[in-house]
Formats: sequence, structure tokens, C-alpha cells
Amino acid sequence: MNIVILSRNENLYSTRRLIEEGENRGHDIEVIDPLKCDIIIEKEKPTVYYRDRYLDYVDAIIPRIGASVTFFGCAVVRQFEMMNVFTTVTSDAIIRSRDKLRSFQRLSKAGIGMPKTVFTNYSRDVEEVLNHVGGPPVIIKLLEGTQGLGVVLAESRNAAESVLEAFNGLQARALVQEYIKEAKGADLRALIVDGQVVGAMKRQGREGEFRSNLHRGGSANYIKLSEDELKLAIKAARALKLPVCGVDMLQSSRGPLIMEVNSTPGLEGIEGATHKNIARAIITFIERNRR
Ligand SMILES: Nc1ncnc2c1ncn2[C@@H]1O[C@H](COP(=O)(O)OP(=O)(O)OP(=O)(O)O)[C@@H](O)[C@H]1O
Ligand SMILES: [Mg+2]
Ligand SMILES: [Mg+2]
Repeated sequence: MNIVILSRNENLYSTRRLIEEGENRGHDIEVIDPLKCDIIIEKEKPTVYYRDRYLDYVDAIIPRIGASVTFFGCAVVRQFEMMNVFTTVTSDAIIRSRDKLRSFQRLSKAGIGMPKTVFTNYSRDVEEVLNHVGGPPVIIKLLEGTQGLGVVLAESRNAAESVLEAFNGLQARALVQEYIKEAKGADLRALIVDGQVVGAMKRQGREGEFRSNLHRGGSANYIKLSEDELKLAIKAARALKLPVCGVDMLQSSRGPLIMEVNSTPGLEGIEGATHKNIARAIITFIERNRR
């Protein structure tokens, strides 16, 4: 099969692993920077032009679209969809998952447990907003943050008010969320491939840090998920129509809660913590669907 990895950087661990496992299984793997593609649209002949050729021979794509290039990257993914090329995640699902508000709205409709969340345009009393999520401390997060940047723990009403004011002044939209203290700065990441959990890890934030992100200095360890955690992760991936994704959960006193679902999960942390071959699972998922 001709498999294209849509990625801006072929030296990233995740990209390198997908190349390696794809080639091990006898496929031709190409890494293509979506920003260097031209999308050519005309009646019944959608195509993608890259450097000096048309990408009309591609059987499947693996989008690894960074948050900063969502718009153009997803336009390229959509174009491949128009060409009937199999994709591990659809452009619609990527766009939906990038917006935390949109994702939470869908997840709540699907009956999935989550920290209670409020979205406001700040025209109302902050006191009232905070009361909706049980009062301070609260988490305030930007709708499109990543790597833990743009996530703030506001310990008091005053702190929450100033953070909301600051975000508002920058015209940045944010969610106010119940702080799950019992999680103790840790979260669970379940890696989903083909709708099933293929590996899981527990990430613990460094001392004094409420964010467990590895980019913020957190550490990761293998964990065996409980039955409830497994079910919740699978259900969340299904609700967001993401057959390949990373589902993040918080362990709360009322059971596991979904924190977010990432459509371009990194493979380094999870393969390191679980010693599982996740890249190969993604390749064989493509093989099963392309046939
Ligand atoms: N409601 C909450 N209660 C407790 N801790 C939280 C809550 N929300 C987020 N956190 C902590 O903050 C971290 C960052 O939050 P979140 O994952 O929402 O942000 P992100 O910027 O999207 O990160 P990512 O790089 O994983 O996409 C989480 O990993 C978790 O440890
Ligand atoms: Mg995120
Ligand atoms: Mg996260």
C-alpha cells in the first residue's frame, strides 16, 4: 500500500515509528508536509499536488496535524477524503476535537462523565459562574490550548476574576471547570486504535504542579485501567468519531471523568511507558480497513 503520513516533521518520534512499522509490513511510506500541498478542486476531479506531482496513487493517509496548522492541514485531509482515500481520522473529527467546548458538548450528550464545565462570554457576574462549578478553586482553560499551556488553576474568586478578565481582554475564549482535586496532579491517557484501548499510562505532574502534561515536566508510567475507565475511554472515542486517538481522564471520587480527547496523540510517551507497539497497531488498523 502507499501510505502518506501528513506531518510537518519526519524526525519526530511518532512519525519515525510509523515509517518504521509501515515499512516493516511492506508498505511504501511517504511523509508529506500538508502545508506544501496544493488542493486542486474542479468538477469530479479532486486532487492534491505536491512539489512536482499529483498524489493520485495514495491508498491511505495518517494525519498528524499540529494544532497551529489545523485549518490548512484539515483542508488537505478533507481533499484526500474527497478522493476516497482512507484516513485514520477524518478532517471533521480533528476539527471537532481541537475545540474543547465543542467536544464537551458532544461528550455530555453521549452520557459521558466529565468535570462540570461552564462557558460564558463574561458579561455575567463571575460569582455566579464560579457557583455553577462549586466555587473556587476552579480550572480555567483556553478553548484551543495544548501542552498544558493556557490551563490555569485559580485558587480564589479574585484569582479567577483576574484570569477571566485577562483572557477576555486578549479576546481568548475560555472554559471554567470544576477542579478535580482528588486527581492529585495526575491523569490517565488511554491510547485508542480501531476503537479499542491498546495501551494506557498514568501521567503525574512534577512536585507542586497540577498539570500532568509531559511537556510540563510530568512523568509517565504503565497502568492497567479499571473496567469503568476502559469503557469510558472507548465511549468517548466513539462519541467524537475518533478511531485513533488519545483519551485523557481524571480519577475522581465519583469515578473516571473525561478531560479531553486528542486526535493526534504522541507515541513516544505511551510506547515508552507500556512497551507496546502502538505504531504497528495503527498500520494494521489501516490494512484491515483498506482491504
Ligand atoms: N478539571 C481539572 N481538574 C484537575 N486537573 C485538571 C483539570 N483540567 C486539567 N487538569 C490538569 O491540567 C492538565 C492540562 O489540561 P488539558 O489536558 O485540558 O490541557 P491541554 O493544554 O489540552 O493539554 P494537552 O497537551 O494534553 O492537549 C491536565 O493534564 C491535568 O493534569
Ligand atoms: Mg489538549
Ligand atoms: Mg491534556
